[in-house]
Amino acid sequence: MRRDLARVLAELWRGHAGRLAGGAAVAVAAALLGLALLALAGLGVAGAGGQAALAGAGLVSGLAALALLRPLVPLRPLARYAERLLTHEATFRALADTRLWFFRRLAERLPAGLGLRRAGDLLGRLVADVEALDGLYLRALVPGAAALAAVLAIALLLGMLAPRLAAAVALPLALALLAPLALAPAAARAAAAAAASQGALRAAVVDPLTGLEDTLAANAEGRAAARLAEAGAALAAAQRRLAMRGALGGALGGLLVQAALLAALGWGLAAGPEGVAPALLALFLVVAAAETLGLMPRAGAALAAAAAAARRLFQAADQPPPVAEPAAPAPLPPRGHAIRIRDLRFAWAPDRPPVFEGLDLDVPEGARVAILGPSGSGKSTLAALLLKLAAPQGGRITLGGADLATLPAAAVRGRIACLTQDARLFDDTIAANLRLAAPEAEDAALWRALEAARVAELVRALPEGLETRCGEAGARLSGGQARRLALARALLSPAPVLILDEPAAGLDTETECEFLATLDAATAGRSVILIVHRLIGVERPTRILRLIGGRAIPATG
Ligand SMILES: Nc1ncnc2c1ncn2[C@@H]1O[C@H](COP(=O)(O)OP(=O)(O)OP(=O)(O)O)[C@@H](O)[C@H]1O
Repeated sequence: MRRDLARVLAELWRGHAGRLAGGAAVAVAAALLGLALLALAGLGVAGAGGQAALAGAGLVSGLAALALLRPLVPLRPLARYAERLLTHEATFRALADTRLWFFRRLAERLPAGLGLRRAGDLLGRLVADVEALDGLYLRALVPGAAALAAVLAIALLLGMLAPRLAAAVALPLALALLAPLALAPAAARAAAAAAASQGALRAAVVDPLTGLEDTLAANAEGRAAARLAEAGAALAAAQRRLAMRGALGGALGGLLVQAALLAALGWGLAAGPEGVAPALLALFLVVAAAETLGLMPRAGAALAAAAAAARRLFQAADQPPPVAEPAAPAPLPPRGHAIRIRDLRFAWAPDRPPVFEGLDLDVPEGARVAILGPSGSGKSTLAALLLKLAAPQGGRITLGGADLATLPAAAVRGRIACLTQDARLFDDTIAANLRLAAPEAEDAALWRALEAARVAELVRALPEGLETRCGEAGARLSGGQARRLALARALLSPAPVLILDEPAAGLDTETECEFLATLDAATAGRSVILIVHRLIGVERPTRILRLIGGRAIPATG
């Protein structure tokens, strides 16, 4: 638990150390100000009967205390205001950076499957787990620092008056400060179960809703609801356990503060008339500290929850990326995009059968190579390897003469564009979806790509044209329309190598025929790897290869 939390502070929030420390310092100042206010009030009340005892300890009393109290009164709310502002600002900035860090780590690790691909669970990690980290600072470190300062100040102040009174009061207060922290590790298991249940709950919601049509068509909503209820019950049970731990910490903390009050009272009674003033002061101080210490039980639960969240984040973020970036990346050759594959060996996992066993393949510059093969023969896997979404276990792939393994993935993807088999449209405008491939492209270039993909006419007929929103995963378009827009996006990319994985999937025969017949114009000057189940006779490939048994065999179509 401690290691994960230390890592959050040292690794993720290092850049915010100044702001975080500043916020905590203001919180400490606000707590001490609160203490000073009640101490002065206590001294004022005690002054009448205990001038001598207070003066002996060098403390002001009576009217002098009340006079000092007045200017401090408006300072206290100001300090609390500044504390809220600074600590929350520091937290929001730290969390925003943490979200970005996690998103980047996921983006590097997801392509070949993280074993955590349930969208709901990942969403939970990105949103809820990152959010739970705020408890580490806002609900544990900040109140912890303020409470520690308050307890130390009480011990010092009372120590000047009566050391035994100081010990009798400060000891239970110190225990009230430490008890929730000591209980935190025990709460960690409940917190981990709550965080995992939250992930399962999100997955149980997002999965059936993402495929709502299939869920409804199969009359499966009842089963989905039952799974949701199950996940909800598990979450409620875990949260109940966590709340019980928090309540236990709260009760214990309350008990210890009461013990400090009783100790002050008892000492005052035992000390006789001389003890009244110090005991009154001690009572006021304990009441002041109770406000700060009252936040500590939440601190224990917040620490446990933050530790559980941090563990889930690191668990996902620490997975090795499927393709490691080269330690010393080679520069991409200024020109040339011929692809050469030699003796390629690849399996998705050690326990999975190999997809390629000694694959040799050449895609010279400007060539159009058609790759055929039965379902599962590795056509899409080849595209993944060329895009560096997966790394071969043996053999070599070169691009323009440079070994792909030595090139940064971003450089490779700048030279090889791909229309994947399940290309996705995002919930944005048509223009924005197209510009994903070429952010600087002018509208005229978008229209050219739309023409080439045989979808320009359709977009022109839409009332909002290029500004029409596509809906999540292109939900506002038909399957064929979405496919053609994805195709236009691939064609818009300036990359000199184009991989088109089943480009005509979902198109009617006429449109398929039209598009494939115009491949020459649409892909002029580029190399094209055309992945298809079958050729329809209009593609005019320069070479046809069939993937069989992990190798590429020349074929005739
Ligand atoms: N991300 C992945 N993780 C694990 N195994 C995978 C992954 N992608 C593909 N596979 C496996 O690799 C093998 C080749 O799959 P691939 O998708 O490359 O075939 P394909 O020729 O494109 O098939 P299809 O024509 O049906 O699209 C299959 O056995 C498949 O189960």
